[in-house]
Amino acid sequence: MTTKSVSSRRGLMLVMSSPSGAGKTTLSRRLLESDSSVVMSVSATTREPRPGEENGKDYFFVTHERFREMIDHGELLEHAVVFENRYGTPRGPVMQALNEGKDVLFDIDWQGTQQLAESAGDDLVRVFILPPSVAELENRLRKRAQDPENVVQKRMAEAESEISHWAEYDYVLVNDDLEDTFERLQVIIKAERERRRRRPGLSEFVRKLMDERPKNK
Ligand SMILES: Nc1ncnc2c1ncn2[C@@H]1O[C@H](COP(=O)(O)OP(=O)(O)OP(=O)(O)O)[C@@H](O)[C@H]1O
Ligand SMILES: Nc1nc2c(ncn2[C@@H]2O[C@H](COP(=O)(O)O)[C@@H](O)[C@H]2O)c(=O)[nH]1
Repeated sequence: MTTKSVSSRRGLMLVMSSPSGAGKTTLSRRLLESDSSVVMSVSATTREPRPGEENGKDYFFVTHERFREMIDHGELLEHAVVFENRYGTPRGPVMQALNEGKDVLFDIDWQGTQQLAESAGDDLVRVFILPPSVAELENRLRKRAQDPENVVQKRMAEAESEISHWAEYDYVLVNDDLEDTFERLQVIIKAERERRRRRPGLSEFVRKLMDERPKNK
């Protein structure tokens, strides 16, 4: 048995949810830059692109007709209406990445997380990001300066409803200092990768260890 096979493992499906503006996108970008085992699930959405957002990188920006078609053809792992727009996770790229042993990161809301939980089972790790305060959440949404005032207000109005789902998650991080939050996120991922159930090579490794025992003693 090689060291490689003992360390082989199933990929994680790492979900991050939060009220809008708490910092999921920022943390996701940091993680993708620092960890080549992690790939992002790029969602499809009917919302308009923000300045600087790229089709295929930040989202697949699609029409309502195309979104409907994706649902009808079973192309989405989950989908939901969030802030009056439709969002969904394309199935194909997620399955391919997991088959390649990658960890897949999802920036999705509580509705999508509940749907993934029904199908993903043990592969799912759910992290909820909280802002240090409501005032700071609003401050971040405004400082991001990418949404018009009515959109910021709509997102603030929905914050309480999103936060009310915090206890459905495995981990909850208060994103006050970004560096500190990012470090704690990395610790979670490291520990989750070591879980016994995600390491199919362990049983055989242990069997071989036992066979190495000196016999007749
Ligand atoms: N710990 C932090 N301290 C200060 N500012 C932060 C922190 N984390 C994120 N921000 C800033 O807050 C703003 C919102 O962050 P981000 O876009 O990552 O939120 P989000 O949760 O992805 O929001 P959405 O759900 O709307 O996509 C950004 O301008 C980001 O730079
Ligand atoms: N259920 C899903 N929720 C998603 C998906 N992609 C993004 N989202 C969530 O929507 C809101 C708003 O996102 P924004 O980019 O418009 O700010 C946010 O909470 C995301 O987590 C998805 O595929 N499924």
